[in-house]
Amino acid sequence: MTVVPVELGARRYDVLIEAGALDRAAELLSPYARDRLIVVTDETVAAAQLPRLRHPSIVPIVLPAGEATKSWPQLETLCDRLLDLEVERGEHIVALGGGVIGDLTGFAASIVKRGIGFVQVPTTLLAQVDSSVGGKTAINARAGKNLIGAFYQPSFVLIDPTVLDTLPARELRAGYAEVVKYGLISDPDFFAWCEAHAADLLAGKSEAREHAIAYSVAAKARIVAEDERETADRRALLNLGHTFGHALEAETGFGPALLHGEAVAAGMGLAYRFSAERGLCRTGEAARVVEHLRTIGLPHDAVSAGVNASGERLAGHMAHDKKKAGGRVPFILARGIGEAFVDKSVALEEVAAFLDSTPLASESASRHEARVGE
Ligand SMILES: NC(=O)c1ccc[n+]([C@@H]2O[C@H](COP(=O)([O-])OP(=O)(O)OC[C@H]3O[C@@H](n4cnc5c(N)ncnc54)[C@H](O)[C@@H]3O)[C@@H](O)[C@H]2O)c1
Ligand SMILES: O=C(O)C(=O)C[C@@H](O)[C@H](O)[C@H](O)COP(=O)(O)O
Ligand SMILES: [Zn+2]
Repeated sequence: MTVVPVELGARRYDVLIEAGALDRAAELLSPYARDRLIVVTDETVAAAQLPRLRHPSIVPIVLPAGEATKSWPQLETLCDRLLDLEVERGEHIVALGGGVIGDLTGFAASIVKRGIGFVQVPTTLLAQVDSSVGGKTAINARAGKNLIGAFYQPSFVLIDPTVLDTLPARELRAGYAEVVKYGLISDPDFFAWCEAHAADLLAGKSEAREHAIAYSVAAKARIVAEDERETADRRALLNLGHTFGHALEAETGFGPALLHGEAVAAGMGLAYRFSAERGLCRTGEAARVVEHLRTIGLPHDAVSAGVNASGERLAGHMAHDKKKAGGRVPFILARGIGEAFVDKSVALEEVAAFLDSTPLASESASRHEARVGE
């Protein structure tokens, strides 16, 4: 068992990582349960993992699976259901699922009765290494990704790596993008570890899986403790690949054609190539990043992500980015592998021109399409 504390003063909490932990969730979650345990999940996870949570009086709330659930209508459904159940302020609800369920449930918990408790039990690789930790909660809006939300920390995070045994390969690969992100941000040794061990991780080898999860959670917990509300150019580093990636997600309508992790992978490839084009980073390092993503089977630019929009159109989505300050959108760029930084000097026109100049990669686009259909 590994326990990673998230040091946030009065709001500190632990992230417990243990293979098989879900099977003893009744015991591990007992400090957060009353005479009942309200569990918010989605239809797929309800079938695949909920039966393992053997609490004597579970009240499940089951929502549709997929990114479209991070929406106003589903938020309303969830809040009304919680109110019908007469949830009390002192009660904790459990988010059992991927980042969609975690983000939505956390946001609902932050607003119902002005704040009830919640616990994260993440069931995707992405949610285990990233979204369950740090307290960013949100739904998507017409104007863009995660634009309605709150910083609201869970009271506890329970990670059981064995739940990934039922996760489809495409979802596992998408979640891997957020793992390798930590190496790209600040740790070239971890990036090298990823190059060497990604195949084992994606094949479900427990040693690689548990190392990747524990490393990522510790890296995220450190950054969140330093800059919980993204005000000090520190937490914004976790947005590497996201300024581009969220624009790609918006362009594809937050649907199943492009998963968040896939969009982030494409965004990281673009961020490195843009950094190289601006003379910030060696071309060879950007090429190494792109090659790694390609090897994994992840997109590395807009076209390989299945998006053929103009640079101007994608930059239009980026104009809604919530990092925007003084009319400028900060970009997370890199001086090398493990050397990401926040660049506030980029004009969206430059980004649009860069995107239009990115050579068409129709071969990789068709490979991605083939993979999506696998
Ligand atoms: N809050 C944050 O800090 C943060 C960080 C990263 C991403 N996110 C958000 O997370 C979301 C993406 O999360 P995700 O990739 O987990 O997607 P997701 O929640 O949609 O889950 C992916 C799919 O896998 C299924 N699934 C989940 N667990 C399973 C399991 N164990 N076995 C079988 N199927 C399973 C789900 O039903 C769903 O269909 C995005 O909305 C993104 O914006 C938030
Ligand atoms: O926790 C963070 O901070 C992150 O940026 C993690 C990201 O992987 C995640 O996708 C997050 O939801 C993006 O945040 P946003 O503020 O750009 O919506
Ligand atoms: Zn992300």
